[in-house]
This record gives sequence, C-alpha cells and structure tokens, in this order.
Amino acid sequence: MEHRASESARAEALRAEQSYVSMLYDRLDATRERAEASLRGEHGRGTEGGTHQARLERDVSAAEHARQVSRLSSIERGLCFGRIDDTGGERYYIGRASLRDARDELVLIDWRAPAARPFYTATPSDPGPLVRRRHLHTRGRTVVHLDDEVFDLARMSEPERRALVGEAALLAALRRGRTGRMGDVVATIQAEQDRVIRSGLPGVLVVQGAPGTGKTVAALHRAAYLLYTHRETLERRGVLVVGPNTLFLRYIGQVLPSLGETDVVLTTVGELFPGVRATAHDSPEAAVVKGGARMAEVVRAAVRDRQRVPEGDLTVMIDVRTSVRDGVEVVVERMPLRVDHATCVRARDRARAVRNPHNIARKLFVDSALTALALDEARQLDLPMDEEDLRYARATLWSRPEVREALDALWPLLTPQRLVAELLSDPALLRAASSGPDGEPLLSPRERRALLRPAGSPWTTGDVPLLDEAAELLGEDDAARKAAAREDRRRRDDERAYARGVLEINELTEVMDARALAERNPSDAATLTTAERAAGDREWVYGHVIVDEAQELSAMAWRTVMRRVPTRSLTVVGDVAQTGSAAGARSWAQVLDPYVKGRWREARLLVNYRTPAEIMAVAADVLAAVDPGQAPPISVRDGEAPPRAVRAARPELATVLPELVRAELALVTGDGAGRLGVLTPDARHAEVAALLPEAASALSAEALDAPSVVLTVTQAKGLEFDAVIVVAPDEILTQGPKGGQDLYVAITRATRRLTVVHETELPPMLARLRD
Ligand SMILES: Nc1ncnc2c1ncn2[C@@H]1O[C@H](COP(=O)(O)OP(=O)(O)OP(=O)(O)O)[C@@H](O)[C@H]1O
Repeated sequence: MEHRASESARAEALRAEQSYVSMLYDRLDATRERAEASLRGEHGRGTEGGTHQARLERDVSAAEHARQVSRLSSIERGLCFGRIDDTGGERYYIGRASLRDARDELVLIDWRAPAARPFYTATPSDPGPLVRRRHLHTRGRTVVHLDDEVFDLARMSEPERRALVGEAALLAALRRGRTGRMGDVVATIQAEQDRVIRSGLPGVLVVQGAPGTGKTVAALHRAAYLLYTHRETLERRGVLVVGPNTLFLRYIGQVLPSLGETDVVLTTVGELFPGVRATAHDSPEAAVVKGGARMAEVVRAAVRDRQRVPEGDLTVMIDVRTSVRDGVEVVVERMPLRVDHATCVRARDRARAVRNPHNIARKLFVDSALTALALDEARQLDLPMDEEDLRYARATLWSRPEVREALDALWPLLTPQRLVAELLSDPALLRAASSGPDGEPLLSPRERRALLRPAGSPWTTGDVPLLDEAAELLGEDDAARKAAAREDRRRRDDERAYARGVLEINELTEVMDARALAERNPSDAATLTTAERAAGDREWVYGHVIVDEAQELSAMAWRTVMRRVPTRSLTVVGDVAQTGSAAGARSWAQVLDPYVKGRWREARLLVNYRTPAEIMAVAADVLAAVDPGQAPPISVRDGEAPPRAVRAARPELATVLPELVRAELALVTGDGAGRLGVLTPDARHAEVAALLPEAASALSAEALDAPSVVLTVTQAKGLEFDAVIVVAPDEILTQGPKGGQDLYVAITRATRRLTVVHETELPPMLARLRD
C-alpha cells in the first residue's frame, strides 16, 4: 500500500517536472525563432545601398545573430538538469542558459550564475540554504528520472563520500560507457571542482590533482564560467586553451561548444606560432637542451651573431659604366667602394645601441653603411655632396644588387624560420651562438651535438618556442608584412573580378556593385570571431589562458605561453607526478616563480572520478615506487572486475593480444559506447599496431571513434578508455628517465577494466597483479 503511494507520488512529481521542462523548451524555441527571424532580416536587407560602414555593420550584426542561433541550438540537449528548493520556500531551476518567460520572469538560471551555486556546493554536512536538491534526467525533451537529495545529517555516508554532491546522479554519470569524446558535466560538478571553476579571473590559479580528478573537465567549465562572468573583457580578447597534442584537443573539443561557448582557441604548443605546424618530436636529449631557459640566451646570441662587420675594411665592387653591345648589357668599368673597419664597427654598434629588434635596427645599420659608401664614391669621383646629393646617392647605391648583397651579408633581413633552421643545422653558427657573453659557453659540445640536425628537417614542437623567441628579437619583418598586404590586395582584386563575373552571368551589373559584393565576403576580418582572429596572430594578447597537462611544458614553452598573456591571468592544470617529458616540470614553483613569484594560488583536487578503487590501488603502488612524496587520489567507484596480468612470451603476442582485445571489447562495448585502449612502449607501437589491424592509431581520423585504438603512453595523456591493455610494462618503465611516470599514466587511463600483458617477470611494483 505504502509502496504504491510512493510510486504514484513519484509519477506525479515526474509529471509536474515534465510540464515545467516542456514550458522551458517552448521558451527556448521562441527565443531561437526570434534570433532566426533577426538573422533572416539581416540577410533580407540585401546588399543594395548604404555606405561601406553600413554594410559592414550589417555583416557584423548578422554574424552575431548567427552565433546566437548556434549558441541556442547547442544548449538543446539537457537544457534543464537541476532544481533547488531553499529554506525560504523558493525553488529555482538550473540549466545551460538563463531563460525568461513572457512576463520577463526568470524561469531557468544559467549554471554559472551566482544563484545556481548552492546546487553545486551543498553537501549533507553543509547544505547552506538548501532543503532539497533535485537532478532531472532527460532524454530528448522528456524527463525520464528524478534524483532527490534531502539534506539531513542522518543520511551521511562514509567519510570521503561526505563531500560528494548529487551522489546518485554522479555515479550514474561515471558508470556510463565512454564515447571517445569528453562530455560536459554541468549536472554533476562537485564542490571541490566548483571552487576551481568559480575562482576569480585575475592571477595564476594552479589546479594540481592526481589522474582522473576532473582537472581537465573543471578547467573547461572554468573557461565557460569566466566567459559568462566576464563576457565584456573575454569576448574581445578571447580565451586560449593549450593542450598536449591534437588528439587530446579533439577529445575535449566538444565540451565548450556543448556549453554554448565558441570564443575559445584550442591549440598545442606546436601550433602557437602561426604559419608553422610542428608535429615532429625531438630526441629526449635534444628536448631537454632545447627546452631549457638557456636557449633564450642562445637565440639572442644567434641574432647578434648575424650582425657582423668584415674582418678588415668593407669593399664593394660597383659597376660604374655599362654599354650595350649586340643588345646585351656589358660592364665596362668597375670601381671598389671602401668603408674602413672602424666605421663598420661604429655603424653596427650604433644600430645595436637603439635596442630595436634586429630587422628594425637593420635600417639604421644600412643607412650608416650607405652613407659611408656614398661618401667614398663622392670622394673617388670628386663629386659635390650636400644633403640632397647624399640622399640621392644612398638611394642609387641601395638599388644596386651588389651593394644589397654586401650589406645583407653583414646584417641580413631574417625571418624566425630562417634564423632557427640555420642555427640548428650549421655547427659553426651554433658554436658561435653558444659562447656566452662572459666567455662561459652556454652549451657544451655534447649539448650542441644533441641539437644539430640536417638542413630541411621538419619542425618539432620544441622548435616553436625558439621561433617565438626569435620573432621577438627579430621584430616584424617589414618586407614580409608588405608582401602579405600585397597578397591581401591581390586576393580582394580576385574576389572583385569573381564577383563581377557572377554579376555579369546573372546580368545584375546594373543594380549591384562588384566591390560591394566582394566586400560582403564572410572572410572579411570584421565578421571573424575573436577566436579566428586570435589564432592567426602571433602577437594576440588573450584575456585568459588555460594550460592543460601543464607539467609537460618546458621552460622555453612557458616563455611562449606567458607572452600571450601579459596580464598573467592563467589557469595552470596538471599533475607533477605525471610528468613524462624530460624537459617538463618537477614542481609548480620551479615553473611559475620566474613569472609570478609568491603570487600564484593552488587548488588541489583529491577525488578520482575515473579509475575504480581496485585499479587505483595498482597505480598507487607504482606511484609509491617512483614518486613516494605524492599521495594517490581517492576513487569514488569500485570496479566491475579486478585488474589482471597476463603473461605472454613475445612470439605468443600475435595470438594472445588479438584474443584479449576481442574478449575485452565484448565486455565493454554496447549502445555505440565503450572504448578500449592498447597502450604500448614508444618503441613497440608499430609492432603492436600491426598485430591489431582492426584498431585505430593516434594519427588516424577515427582514433577517438573506433572501438579500439593503439597508442603510446604519450599519445594517451589526458584520455580515458573503458578497458585498457598495457603491453610490456617493463619496457615502459625503462624507456626514458620518466618511465615510471609513464606507467602510472598508462594504468590510470582505465575507467572499468585493466589488463597488463607482460613478456618477462612482472616488475615488483606491479606485484599486486600476481595475486
Ligand atoms: N563532476 C563530475 N561529474 C561527472 N563526471 C566527472 C566529474 N568530474 C570528472 N568527471 C569525469 O572523470 C573523468 C576524468 O576527468 P578529467 O579527464 O577531467 O581528469 P584529469 O584530472 O584531467 O585526469 P588526467 O590527469 O588523468 O588527465 C572524465 O571522464 C570526466 O568526465
């Protein structure tokens, strides 16, 4: 009887919530229709008439409406996911955006608004103003389930779960099979994550946490929160998210759009220099040298080394008289112009003294040198030389290829690409750049050998900070900028010609102006989003920068990142216990003190939402062996199966591994969800991938969508899989100075099942798997 009564009360509650949620979707539809109508209106106003300014404004306004329509579409799924009832008898609905009803009453509160905060922070021991929190689970527009928490202390569970909010909803979310893409967690953000998300905009916030504690997910929600709270500042300047590799960026790429935010640039350090897409990797030894802060000095010295004076005097042979014979121009007389050594040194020192970047200072050097050459020419030819004559003589000399060539050899116009490529492939240039200012060499012969590579080698991620450093010291290459402007004009002319063609074909030339049509091209800078403009501009200054897997960045990479955010408004996310790169961080102080000593704050996340307790116990043994100072996180979930070890001698791998993959896949896939990752030592990747032709690899387009994928540990950083198979743990352990950290990372990628395939004795730190 009682049971039936509660059944019907639940059904009634569901009906009531359904009617509220339906009302919300009606409001969403109405708002979206209004935005679509405005967009149609902008387009309908056509191209005719108006000044260029008016046309531009129409384009910008249409682009804004289009963005609003896409934002409203992106919040469709799970529009409303929560409700809070407070002690004053008020109730509020929480969702992905704020909505008002026809009377302008707030009917849905954006999850980022201050009024929504108790939804995330209330715990049984500290419920704040709440008497009840309700999670609404929806499928499409239908409410399918409700989870209620009534806050009375008698409900307290075991100690570490006391801090959890929305336990039932959280556990349901965590148990779901992985889809290969990170999703948003707005409905189940935990109190410790909420503190990270809503921490103030200024200054540096470090989010340190063990694997699976939700650092990435919290950082992305923080980006959405900051954009909501500081829309004015951040929409103009944009937010930059730096991740470890492109696979990871694809993995997290859906989170912000699903929260309705698109003004965010997602990139790797390898892509931070526009025009260069670095994907190759340095050897560990080269990475350490290249990532060290000393390289800033080396690049500086390399630039100075390209500002030369000749050993003795400077002599330039110029052609003074030419005649035309049989239609061919021939030189009949040549004359040496001379500048003495001391004058050359003075010209160089004067140009350096102004402390302008190399390409800008070059003008000063060239001017001094041309003056000296012109004076020598006048002396030899016995010509008069007033100011006017001198100006003319300098210009004439500069137009001579032989003069340009001579001066270019002394103080060349340099692009960052040329400077760095030549530095790293020419032993003499590298040796010259490595002799420090006080005679102490900046790099040892061994370090120089580690850096040297054949000319024409592909760019590595470690080169990008050097290119950025060089760009700062070289200054904007005027010639390159002018060439880009010329190219831009040419493109516009082409667009105009094309537009004219279109008009002619449609016989519209009478009523429409080709320039107007061309200028309505959406590639127009005014209609680009902040993110699009920022991504193409090396000197763009962002409003906020988030660095994920930040422990992997070298000292040089930090210089590159910091240049993009002079206000030092950053979120630094990572785990120093997971540092895999030999050039990476050992502590946050080591990384941040050079920039913001004593002015950064740290938040720690302690609860692991990814890895079940049994698997985490194995990972904790590894952590204790490789980094005893670090505490492992607390897992919120138990696993469905104990982790296991399978021994297979190398020749057997070809049969054992495919069988294991098949069996594990059968256990974790279903409903289009469920993923398996096979994680290998770097040196074994190709061999293992060949044994598993059905599995994707990191570079393939399906890497995230295929049911199974073979990755090295570095490629798997930040990702997760329902089932993980770790191959040859002993080789992972010894593959580099950070092999122990790599094994720790590999084991903590599993959300449900872990299998370790070993060919030799299990390493002692994995002894737990033997039982
Ligand atoms: N509050 C939450 N609600 C639901 N799921 C969550 C929550 N917090 C974290 N998760 C899930 O836990 C998993 C791990 O999160 P995330 O990848 O952000 O961790 P991380 O700390 O960055 O891990 P790593 O250091 O290993 O990269 C993800 O699947 C994430 O969606």
